[in-house]
Amino acid sequence: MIQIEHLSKTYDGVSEHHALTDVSLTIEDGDIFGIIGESGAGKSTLVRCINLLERPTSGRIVIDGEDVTGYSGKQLLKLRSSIGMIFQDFSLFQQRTVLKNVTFPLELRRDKKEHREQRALELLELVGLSEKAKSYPSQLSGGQQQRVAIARALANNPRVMLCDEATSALDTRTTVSILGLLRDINRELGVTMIVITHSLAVAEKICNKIAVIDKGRIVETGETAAVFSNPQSEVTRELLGTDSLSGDCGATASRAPRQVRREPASAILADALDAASAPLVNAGCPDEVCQATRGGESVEGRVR
Ligand SMILES: Nc1ncnc2c1ncn2[C@@H]1O[C@H](COP(=O)(O)OP(=O)(O)OP(=O)(O)O)[C@@H](O)[C@H]1O
Repeated sequence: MIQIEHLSKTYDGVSEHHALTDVSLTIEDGDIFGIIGESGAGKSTLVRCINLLERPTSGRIVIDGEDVTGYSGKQLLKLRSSIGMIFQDFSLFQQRTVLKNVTFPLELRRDKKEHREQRALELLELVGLSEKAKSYPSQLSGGQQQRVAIARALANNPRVMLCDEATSALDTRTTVSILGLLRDINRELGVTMIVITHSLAVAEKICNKIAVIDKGRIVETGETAAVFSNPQSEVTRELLGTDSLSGDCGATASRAPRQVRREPASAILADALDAASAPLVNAGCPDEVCQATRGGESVEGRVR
């Protein structure tokens, strides 16, 4: 169980920006928990606080009864390897084959070549991409690339997966198939999913519970069906009014997909590596050079 207790996050800048204010949520094991809200509401900041990619300004993250908020060093590495993450833009390593993308976290863990390739092939089978093991990401469709990213995120056997707008760059049909895959992983592997989305249709399709966030505050939370059928907050009612829930998920969402954030190369690389396995990156391989992409930009950097 993940308990988020009175979490606040302020970004320092020209002026202070309160991205999250007094956020409290409980995510039970096995949930597919949606966090929905408009662009800039604080969704990404919230999930990045869960694996401590962002440090909360105040409040606590408690996982299975243990306060992890102050974790650093080995404890932080272990925490992050138990939490997989996938992104809107897939963040695959363009210079690596599909197989090598999936083996990446296992290489960092210094698993034997035989073992990591066997594991990667199993994961590729799970996501339906066995025949693409030798292909490069640029030779795959968006949906196939997201499947590779999912396989890579599963390499460390995470208990929790954070999905940051994982289907926003995909067409309707592909969105449906990726959501189906995430649901299968949740059911069959027991992985708890935290799904960030601006699309109520996506939330309705996959999430058993949702929280609606607005200007850094949770304005409503509960079982998805209950929130949708009887929204309590004005913000939820507005969201419902602007996002059709009929038909296939994503198909009728009236809002345009959010723009992919442009970030400095170091942050882009860090994110890509975090997707693969940040803890192990930090733990070793000081000389390896990696390539990552985000928002169509290709960046190269040295693993820290
Ligand atoms: N590193 C940062 N430094 C300063 N401000 C930030 C930083 N990251 C996010 N913010 C600000 O915090 C607020 C919440 O951003 P966040 O990315 O969490 O929102 P979001 O709901 O995920 O939005 P989107 O759907 O557009 O990604 C925004 O106003 C954003 O500009």
